[in-house]
Amino acid sequence: MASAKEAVRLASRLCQDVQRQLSAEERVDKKDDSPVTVADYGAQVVVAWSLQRADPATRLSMVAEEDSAELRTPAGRAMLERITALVNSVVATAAPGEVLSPEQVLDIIDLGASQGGPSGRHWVLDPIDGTRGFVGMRQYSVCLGMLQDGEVVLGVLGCPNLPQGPVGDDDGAAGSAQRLSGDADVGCLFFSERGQGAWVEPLWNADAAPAPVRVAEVTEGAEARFMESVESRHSSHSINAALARELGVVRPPLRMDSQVKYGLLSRGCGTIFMRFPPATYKEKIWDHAAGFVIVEEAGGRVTDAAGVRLDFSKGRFLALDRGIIAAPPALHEKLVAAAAKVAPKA
Ligand SMILES: Nc1ncnc2c1ncn2[C@@H]1O[C@H](COP(=O)(O)O)[C@@H](OP(=O)(O)O)[C@H]1O
Ligand SMILES: [Mg+2]
Ligand SMILES: [Mg+2]
Ligand SMILES: [Mg+2]
Repeated sequence: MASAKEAVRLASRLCQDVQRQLSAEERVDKKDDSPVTVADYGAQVVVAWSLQRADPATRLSMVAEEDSAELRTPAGRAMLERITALVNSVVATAAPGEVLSPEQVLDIIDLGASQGGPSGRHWVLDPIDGTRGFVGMRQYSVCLGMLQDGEVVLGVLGCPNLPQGPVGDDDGAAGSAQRLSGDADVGCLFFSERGQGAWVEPLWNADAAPAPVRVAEVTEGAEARFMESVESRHSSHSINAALARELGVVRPPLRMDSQVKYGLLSRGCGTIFMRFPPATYKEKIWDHAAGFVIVEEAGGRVTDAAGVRLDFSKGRFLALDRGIIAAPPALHEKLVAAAAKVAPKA
């Protein structure tokens, strides 16, 4: 856990440095129409480098989002050099004198190519979850989980732009990070080890005492506030609205990018998180692993729309029915019943 938190903090620092000064040349659009930036690659390198350094005797097995293919082409060379410089600025703070070459950076990125699966130990990394939020100056998170024999046993969520205090309806309406990291009370690090509860501490102060987190004790829709993606192409806003109506939810949704939604759920700030992607979309394990263990350890339930607990043992993807519903147990049960009515299986 100490190594995981240190790795996420270093990567969050790199992301924070990049977010404000990101230029158009520092992002490319991937084949699936999603963006990737120098910070996505840089954060993946920093996490893998930091974890490998903490445990040099063990070969790292990591299931991570990014790969080096684009960066190995001539067109990718300038971006690779920029990433290498960014990574080295962080490496210098953690291991003075150590310098990585562009070729080492490529090889470290590809440490993330593991297939995961039902046996052994694998790290699971989303170096920046919510890249669209990151480029839009909104929320994003650095998400690191660990699988042991197919079960998520550890999760760390670095949320650089998330206020430590309450997040209001206004933040949701704008879908934005009203205040970006830099303020002393912005930036959260959520973490959990299976069986040990879930915790939060300030992201930028490693010496601050962690506080336990717990999902809200809400049982009625009328008191609930639900969270969803800013991007409706990632998750249907209309299905969520129909489910919320069915439960008697009256408050407007809190729209946030990335796994900060799992963090807010664990902290009892939002009460429900729902995600209904297009039917053809396959969810990836790095988009959920860290948030999953944190919410479960905070007393919540995270399942597919049929109420089946998420299964991370099947490789890089999650096999799930329709979508994801995360909530405190009483609300969760009502939502699964509502989903059978409002969003029945095709
Ligand atoms: N068509 C689609 N449907 C559902 N999810 C998608 C999607 N395209 C991309 N995503 C995923 O949605 C994640 C962001 O979720 P959110 O909308 O909650 O911020 C992305 O993570 P990355 O930003 O790491 O690529 C990506 O994995
Ligand atoms: Mg992505
Ligand atoms: Mg993601
Ligand atoms: Mg990502």
